[in-house]
Amino acid sequence: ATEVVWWHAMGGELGQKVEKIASDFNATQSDYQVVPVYKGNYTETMTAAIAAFRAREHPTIVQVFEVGTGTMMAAKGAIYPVYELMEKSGEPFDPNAYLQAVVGYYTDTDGNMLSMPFNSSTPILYYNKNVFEKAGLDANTPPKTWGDVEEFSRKIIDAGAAPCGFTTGWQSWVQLENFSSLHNVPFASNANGFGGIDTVLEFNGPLQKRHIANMAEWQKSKIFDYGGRRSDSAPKFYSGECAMYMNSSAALAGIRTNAKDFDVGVGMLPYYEDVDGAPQNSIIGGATLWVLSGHGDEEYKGAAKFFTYLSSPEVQSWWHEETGYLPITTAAYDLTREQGYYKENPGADTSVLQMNLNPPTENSKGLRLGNFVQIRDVINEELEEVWSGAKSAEQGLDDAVERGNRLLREFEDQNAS
Ligand SMILES: O=P(O)(O)OC[C@H](O)CO
Repeated sequence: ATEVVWWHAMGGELGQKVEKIASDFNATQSDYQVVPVYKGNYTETMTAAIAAFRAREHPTIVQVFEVGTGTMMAAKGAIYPVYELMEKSGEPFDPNAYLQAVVGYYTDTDGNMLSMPFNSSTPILYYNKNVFEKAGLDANTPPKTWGDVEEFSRKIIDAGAAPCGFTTGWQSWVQLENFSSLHNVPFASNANGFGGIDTVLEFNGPLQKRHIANMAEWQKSKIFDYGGRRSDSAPKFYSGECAMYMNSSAALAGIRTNAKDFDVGVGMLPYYEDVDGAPQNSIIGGATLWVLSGHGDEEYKGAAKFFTYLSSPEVQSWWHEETGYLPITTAAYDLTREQGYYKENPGADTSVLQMNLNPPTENSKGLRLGNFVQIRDVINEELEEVWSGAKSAEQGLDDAVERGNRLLREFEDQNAS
């Protein structure tokens, strides 16, 4: 059989499910063998693929997080656009089958889909029902607003139910990018970068400054407790230390396995109720599968067949239920509903509902930024300065915007047509 190597960034529970998808596909036929290889976290996997491409030792398929989208799109000679791959391989492929939010994120200006949707997510809020009860809160009512989060956290800490109110994963994604979209304020100019590469960052607006200043204040009394750049904060929730946890809808897989001592509730991300138009809608994250150039016809045929398999309503619906990633096609969403999954698991459709709260605006369609991987590093560094008290929220966000804008100008210079 022809081997089709797939580099991915899914560790732990998610990694096991990726392995199952590959082996199930392999069992359906004998011409191709998809070989999944875990290459570390999202940044490590992407960096490894770029280095391997230079050395001509790259895989056929690589999973790249949404942050790498601008960079991959600009790497024209290195990628084999998925719409072309599917067409040449004679595999059925209809972009309209995918959720609008997903299609919009991964298509070029001509509406062609460049990568294969696989694991899209959106951040939501998880909470510890037992801790809520202990603090005299209603275990079936998650906080709706940031005012609620603050109030609930104080009650929880004062009652000794838990030492920390909430923690967050992916701070830029949840507390700035999705925060901006949910409040319908820009993260960057040019419709958050979709309108061209002469984009400037705008996440140092008054609302973002207010929110980051609040979080810095809350950090002092453990209403908020910082726990790392990706999902490193998860153990604070698993152990019962923090009563609430904001992170990817796909944190569900880890929570199911690791948070066994208490009942978990879910809710939408909180918003500031005095902001007109909030909550607008959240945006996606997660990753898609990119096909790299320089491989043989047979490998590409195998990749295309695998993509068809991967996108089937059955596989997608299974993946959605097992991991919390979004059902990326309308058919998978319908199938999940018809099977009664949402009825049996109240709150399991929170991610989809939150994504679709309102028709997206220019501020809530998503983000398309060059050098975004490096910009995320800058944001992480500056936010950490704020949490440690070394900088004010105002200074941290202004510095992040200034440093990020320099990275955007470098990208613009390199990609000027
Ligand atoms: O944890 P994931 O896979 O949902 O990804 C979260 C963010 O989108 C990463 O940028």
